[in-house]
Amino acid sequence: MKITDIKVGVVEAPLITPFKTALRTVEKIQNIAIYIHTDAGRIGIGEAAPTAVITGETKASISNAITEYIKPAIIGMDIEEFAQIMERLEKCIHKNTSAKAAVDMALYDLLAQSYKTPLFKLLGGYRKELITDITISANDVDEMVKDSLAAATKGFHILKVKVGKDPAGDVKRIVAIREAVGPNVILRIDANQGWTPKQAVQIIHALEDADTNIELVEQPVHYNDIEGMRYVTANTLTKILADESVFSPKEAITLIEKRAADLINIKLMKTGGIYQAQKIVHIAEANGIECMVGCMLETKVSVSAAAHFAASQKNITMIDLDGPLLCVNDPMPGGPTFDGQVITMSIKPGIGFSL
Ligand SMILES: C[C@H](N)C(=O)N[C@@H](CCC(=O)O)C(=O)O
Ligand SMILES: [Mg+2]
Repeated sequence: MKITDIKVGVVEAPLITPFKTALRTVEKIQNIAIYIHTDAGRIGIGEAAPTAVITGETKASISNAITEYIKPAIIGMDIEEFAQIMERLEKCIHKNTSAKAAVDMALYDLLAQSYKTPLFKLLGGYRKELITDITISANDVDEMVKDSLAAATKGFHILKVKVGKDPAGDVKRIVAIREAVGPNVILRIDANQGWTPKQAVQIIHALEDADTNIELVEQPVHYNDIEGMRYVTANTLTKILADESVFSPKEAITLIEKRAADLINIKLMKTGGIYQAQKIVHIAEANGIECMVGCMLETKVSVSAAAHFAASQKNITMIDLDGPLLCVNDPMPGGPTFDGQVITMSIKPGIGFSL
């Protein structure tokens, strides 16, 4: 089955409420969709999220990377030469990980379709169901308490609470949320690089002293401050999860060697897709480090690809795949079902969309 064309389009989805982190505020998802056509008539689908503040990519850069660099590098290749296609995808342009991720997932979609099997089974098939958290945006205390209670009432057992935008008020926010939702809701917090190392240790100690029982703290300090990540990990009891600090397998090795985090958040938009993401999960597993699979602001297309990857591996023990749940509606038919916190894998071949 040969690649005959790669078409690039847009996918838009308004969000139910503005998504606010220490890095940005967004009201509407505006991503790139791609379709890989083959001589067998099968089409593979992918999506890239232009998260400029994290990956450095924009809609224009993603579209350009795909049409000017990736497409000429892989057009005419046979899906069966999968590892060779992946080698070209990796080498044809430096970085541009979200552009690569969209192409990688569409290629995996085609590969699994050609074997008439759902992608998660081809990748390892460890589980059929995932439980995702849901994001609580960074706002003032009252709004975050209201949003947390609303999510818990809808049946979400795991809240991913955004902090780091106003460090001085973060302890108050988390203490108020814990009081409101009670002890049975799991709270994980994501500072999106918003704290200094010393601030992070101080805040986490205050949260530990207040018995807030936080499951993990994600990316407390600047992505490039690996020594700062090590300092926070070494000086707190709460588990530290690296997100923006780890894009590549090599960065995962460095982070693990320096003991700069307890856990790693893998996102296809950071790794450049499933092929590289598999390397990270295996490196982590060999070192006793559990992984989360997360997403950027993505719709059902790419979050479904991430769900297939997450369902395939035992060492992926935490899920942050709430992108489709944050959208007013996500009209893509087929694929895994997103029903509240439960994501159920479909048995349809590939990622599972009917094109
Ligand atoms: C959407 C998801 N729950 C999430 O929080 N993802 C990122 C931020 C993504 C973005 O800014 O698009 C994260 O930091 O984990
Ligand atoms: Mg994060």
